[in-house]
Amino acid sequence: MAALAPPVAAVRTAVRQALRGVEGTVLVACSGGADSLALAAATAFVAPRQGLPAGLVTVDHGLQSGSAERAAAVAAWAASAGLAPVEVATVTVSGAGGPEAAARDARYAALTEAAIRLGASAVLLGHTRDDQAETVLLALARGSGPRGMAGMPVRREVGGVALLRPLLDVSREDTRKACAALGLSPWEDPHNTDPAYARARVRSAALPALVEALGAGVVDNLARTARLLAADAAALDELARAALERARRQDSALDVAELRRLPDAVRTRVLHAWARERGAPPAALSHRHVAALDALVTAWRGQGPVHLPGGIAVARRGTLLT
Ligand SMILES: Nc1ncnc2c1ncn2[C@@H]1O[C@H](COP(=O)(O)OP(=O)(O)OP(=O)(O)O)[C@@H](O)[C@H]1O
Repeated sequence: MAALAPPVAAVRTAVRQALRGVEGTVLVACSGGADSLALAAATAFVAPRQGLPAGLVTVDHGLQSGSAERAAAVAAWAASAGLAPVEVATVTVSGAGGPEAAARDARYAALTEAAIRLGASAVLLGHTRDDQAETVLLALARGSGPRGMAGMPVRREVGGVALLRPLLDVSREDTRKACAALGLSPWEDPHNTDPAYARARVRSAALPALVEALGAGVVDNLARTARLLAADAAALDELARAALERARRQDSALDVAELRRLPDAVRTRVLHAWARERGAPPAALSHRHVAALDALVTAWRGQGPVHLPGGIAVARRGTLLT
C-alpha cells in the first residue's frame, strides 16, 4: 500500500481533532476551492470513522458565469465521495457593505439555514492558517484593535449550529498538496487573485513581501498572534459583561461612578456592548462613537448628547448615562 501523503494526513488529523466531542450530522461548506475540497475529502474519510454522518453544502452566489455548473460539479463529486446529504444552496446576493460582504452574509445565512433544516449540529469551513494570517494583517492595517486581530474563531455558535474551522493551523500549501495527492482538481476562484480586493492584494503582495523581509515564520506568527489575542479578548469580554451588569440601573441607564472605576479596556467594551444592546448596528459603530461615549464618563464638561448610528442619542444626566 502506498504511504499516505503527509499533507493528506495533516488535513485528516486537523479534521479528526475538530470533530472530537461533536455529535450528530456535520456539513462541509465547500466552494470547490482547494481549501474546502481538501476539507471535504478529509471529512468524508474521518467522520464515518468517528460515527458521524457527514454531508456537504455548496453555495451558488450566481455572481459569476458558470457558477451553477461549478456548484453542480462540487455536488456530484461530494456524492461520489460518499458524503450525504449533499445540497446546492442558491442565494441572491444583495445588500449593503460591498459585494464581498453581501456575498459572505448571504453564504453564512444559507449555510446555517441548511444546517438547521437538515438537522446538522456543525458546519465545517475551510479557512487555513494563511487566511488567518491575512485576516490579522488586514485588521492590523485597519486599526481594528484586538477583537479584529483575534482573527476568525475556531468555533462559533449561530442559531444552535457550531461553525467550525478545522484548518486554521494547516497551511494553504498543504491543502493544495492534499488535493493533488488525492487526484482532485480544485476550482480557482478568480476573486482570490483579483487586485480589486484588499484580501487578494494582501495574499499576492503584502504577505509575500513580509515573508521575504522577515522570513517564512511570519505566517505562523501572525496566526499565533490571532490565537493569543482571541484568548485575551474573550477574557476582557467576560469582564465587560459582568461590569455592564454591575453598572446597569433602572431603564438600562448606566452608573457613571461604576464605569469610571473600570480599566479603559473594560470600560470601552462595556460602552460598546451597551450601545449595541440599545440598537446601534455593530458595523456602523466606530471607535469614534465609543470614544465620544467614553468622554461623557471620563472627560465630562457638560457636553451635549452623543449621536450613535441607528438614531440613538446618549446623554449624561447627573450620575447616569441614559
Ligand atoms: N460558494 C461556497 N459554498 C460553500 N462554502 C463556501 C463557498 N465559498 C466559501 N465557502 C466556505 O468558506 C470558506 C472560506 O472561503 P473563502 O472564499 O473566504 O476562502 P478560500 O481560502 O478561497 O477557500 P476555498 O479554497 O475553500 O474556496 C471556504 O473554505 C468554505 O468552507
